[in-house]
Amino acid sequence: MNRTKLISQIKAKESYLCIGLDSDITKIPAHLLNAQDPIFEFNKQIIDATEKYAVSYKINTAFYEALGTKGWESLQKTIDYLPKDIFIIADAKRGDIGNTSSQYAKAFFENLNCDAVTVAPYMGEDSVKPFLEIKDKWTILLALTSNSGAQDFEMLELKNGKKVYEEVLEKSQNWGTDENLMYVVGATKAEYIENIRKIIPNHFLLVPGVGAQGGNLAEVSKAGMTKECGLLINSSRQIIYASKDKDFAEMAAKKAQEIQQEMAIQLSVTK
Ligand SMILES: O=c1ccn([C@@H]2O[C@H](COP(=O)(O)O)[C@@H](O)[C@H]2O)c(=O)[nH]1
Repeated sequence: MNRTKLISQIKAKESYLCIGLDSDITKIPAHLLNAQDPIFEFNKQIIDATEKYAVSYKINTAFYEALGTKGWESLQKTIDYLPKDIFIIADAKRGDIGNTSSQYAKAFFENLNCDAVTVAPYMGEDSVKPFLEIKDKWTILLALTSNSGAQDFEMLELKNGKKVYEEVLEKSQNWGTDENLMYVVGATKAEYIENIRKIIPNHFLLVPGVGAQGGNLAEVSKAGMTKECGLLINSSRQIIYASKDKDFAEMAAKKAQEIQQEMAIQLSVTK
């Protein structure tokens, strides 16, 4: 999906919600465990119940890779099941020497047909370029992550006075454009978003960490929203595990709707 289509979906649905399918076999409702593919069954019901409130789904591949070939099958089936007007993110956090990155790009863009994949920037330009070379697909670079370990490297100050994440943003924005490159910025780091917007005023940000990690939707939106929205805010556990019982899909929809309604207000303020 290209930038124009993504923006028009955001406008049409009054939502910049990205629902995370971090579907964990040990956390899904017990009655689904008898299904032929419990993870797919869970995802299918979550998608059916929530898709009108979301513009994007983020599939964290770790939860599928952990289950071996069966998990990869559930992942493929989930992607095939998602509606065509949904922006699909593979949260795989890849990146390697160029010829290996090319294989990752093929795996996620050509084979699985995702719109975007998350990539770690620390092996540099040649490790990121193979993802950017694929037309109409998006690379989402980790910039300032939501976890406490962001302090270990991302927040370190370089000799030129910049923080490592600022250098990542400044340098990497020339590797692609705001039509094929986004950045991950954690919702738990909302106080840095104003500064981030000075460096990258137009790029979309993928913001995880609202809900279970304590990030605040209004704070992130105020600091990061552009005229074209420029945000995809991810929430996983607080939506998909809103209930552990038979009403899990209904409760997930309720939570997603609540978030979408707050997003509609934030979008109307920025118009
Ligand atoms: O900085 C980052 C980068 C990625 N994530 C991922 O987003 C979701 C968040 O899940 P919640 O349940 O809403 O906390 C998960 O897949 C993480 O691996 C992140 O949290 N922070």
